[in-house]
Amino acid sequence: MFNKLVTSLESCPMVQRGEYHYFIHPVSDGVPLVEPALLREVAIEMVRVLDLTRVNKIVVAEAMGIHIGVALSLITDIPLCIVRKRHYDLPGEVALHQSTGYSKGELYLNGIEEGDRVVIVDDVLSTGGTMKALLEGLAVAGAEVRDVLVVIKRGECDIGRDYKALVEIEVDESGVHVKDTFF
Ligand SMILES: O=P(O)(O)OC[C@H]1O[C@H](OP(=O)(O)OP(=O)(O)O)[C@H](O)[C@@H]1O
Ligand code: HPA
Repeated sequence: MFNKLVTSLESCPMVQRGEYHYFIHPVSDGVPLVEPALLREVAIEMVRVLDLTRVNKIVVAEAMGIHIGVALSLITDIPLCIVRKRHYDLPGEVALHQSTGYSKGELYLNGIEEGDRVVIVDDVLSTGGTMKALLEGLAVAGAEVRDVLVVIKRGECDIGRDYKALVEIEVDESGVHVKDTFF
């Protein structure tokens, strides 16, 4: 059940980032506080919903994929690949351009080998810019993406493949509205 996720989303604060109504929530921002019971609820549902058959790596993007990725990795014992905003210039590093509704930047993928079977998890899908960048990078690295799951789907978005979400929301000037839950 998504009692904690739904109720905390419906009461979370919002700020303007230019034209973008940005909601602030522990899963998507780490503030004001990530309660263990909320993180546990999210992690258990991620395990239930994801197809993890023969998956050997979980891929997340810095920063707000990390806490959910760690929770999932600890439960499943599947290693975590964190796509960083910092470059390391290691052999095989793949640089990606990320664009969101309020920012642009670079991401750097390391630790993926040809033939890896991965799942991608992220906190939010909004414009899809981040997810499309991750999918492109994983294709370049030669990984097979077995499943994609976001905790919070914000509006409609085509990322060129199927994906799963735990909750779907809409955001306007009055706040966050939970439209649907998928469980
Ligand atoms: O679908 P999109 O429009 O791409 O938005 C979703 C992305 O935006 C946020 O990342 P952000 O780059 O803000 O960084 P953060 O995780 O460090 O907060 C969030 O963590 C997602 O990765
Ligand atoms: O409105 C938002 N809040 C938090 N994280 C996000 N990532 C994309 N949009 C948002």
